[in-house]
Amino acid sequence: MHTLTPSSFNSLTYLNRVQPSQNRVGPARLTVKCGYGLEFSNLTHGHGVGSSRGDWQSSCAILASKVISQLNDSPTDGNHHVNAVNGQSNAVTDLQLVPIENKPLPPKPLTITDLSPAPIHGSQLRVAYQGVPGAYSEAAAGKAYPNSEAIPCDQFEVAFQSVELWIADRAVLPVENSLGGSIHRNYDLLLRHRLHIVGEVQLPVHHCLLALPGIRKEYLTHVISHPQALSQCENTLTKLGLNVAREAVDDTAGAAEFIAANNLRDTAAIASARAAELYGLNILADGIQDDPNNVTRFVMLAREPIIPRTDRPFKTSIVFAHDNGTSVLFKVLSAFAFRNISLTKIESRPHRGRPIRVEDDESEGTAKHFEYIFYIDFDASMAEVRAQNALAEVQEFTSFLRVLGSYPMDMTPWSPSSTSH
Ligand SMILES: O=C(O)C(=O)C[C@]1(C(=O)O)C=C[C@@H](O)C=C1
Repeated sequence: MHTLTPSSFNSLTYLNRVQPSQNRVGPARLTVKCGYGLEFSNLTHGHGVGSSRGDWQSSCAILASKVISQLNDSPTDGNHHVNAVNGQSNAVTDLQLVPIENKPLPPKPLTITDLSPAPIHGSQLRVAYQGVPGAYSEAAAGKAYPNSEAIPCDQFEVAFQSVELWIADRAVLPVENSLGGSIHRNYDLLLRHRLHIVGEVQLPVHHCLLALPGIRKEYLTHVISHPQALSQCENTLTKLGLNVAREAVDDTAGAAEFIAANNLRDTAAIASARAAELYGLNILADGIQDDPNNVTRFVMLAREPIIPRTDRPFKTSIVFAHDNGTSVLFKVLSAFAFRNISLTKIESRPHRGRPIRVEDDESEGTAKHFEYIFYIDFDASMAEVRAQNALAEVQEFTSFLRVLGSYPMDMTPWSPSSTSH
């Protein structure tokens, strides 16, 4: 398998590039650094979203037609871009990069398989994930798109860009974990990029403590892993008597790879059993997550939205803000409550374009309010009239609103991980 590297986006021949590590197992990762502007569009009141593909796409265009505000949360980029909600990315021109082909490929039409969270077609879909082989994200990519080609990326940002630049067809990225909470970086990137959520996948995460062959727990002075994995195993490490330094690295399997590559005899990694196998490490302890209900939720991202349906459970993800901060939150929530629509998740993030609102009061002084952007997932499809009406109402209260995606819920049967403690 080949690897994508930082210069992949500048080169037409990313497949020939290999990262410098001599000890790398499997592909090196796709990496790149850059940032670009945001688009924010406001939902146009009164235009419902139909259930056919044409309705959905024209609704997306309508949603984008009334741009209320633009925002840029990238401090390094002064450009503002306003695009259709489902418009093609202009990342290539923004980045002044050369795509994988000499000229950008024309948009591919949606096919029936795009409706499925896990297409079962023969052609090999290229699915970007963050991490190295053996990472949970790789497993999530395989669960979301069986028989796909998994493309490792060294950063979440790179996974987004690889889809925008047609290097990958989809990205599968973690957004929250049942023990560790939200992966905030990906919430911020969902807003900054123009990809659509087309599905979700929930992965039970079963952690192991890995070390070089012959190493015992008593020899350890460090445990390294992804910060989420460290937090998911915090109590168990203490119970195992491992009150040693804990260090965060980019991903769990990367930690295992690092130990193997550098022959670290005083360091263990928290990672999967597959990472142990790939990098030649021993499993010192199995099932070290603090709770068997350790599940990470990943979203599947594509350049085009899917057609929302009503014949199976759907979820819709939105993001919004208001010029007067949190005061609208109650009104927004009631738009869903009145229509009996359950919310499955609320997340708030700093409003990077305007992080503080200052209110002067002559007698009392100056109040400095923090400003937020809100993300909500709700339990309905955009093909349902009640969801369309709820969003039309939400639009009345918000200065920008964007539908990140309306997609099938992951309804696979539940099997908690076992723990060894
Ligand atoms: O490091 C990995 O293996 C990942 O896939 C990343 C990640 C995360 O970002 O939360 C994914 C699942 C687990 O929750 C731990 C880490």
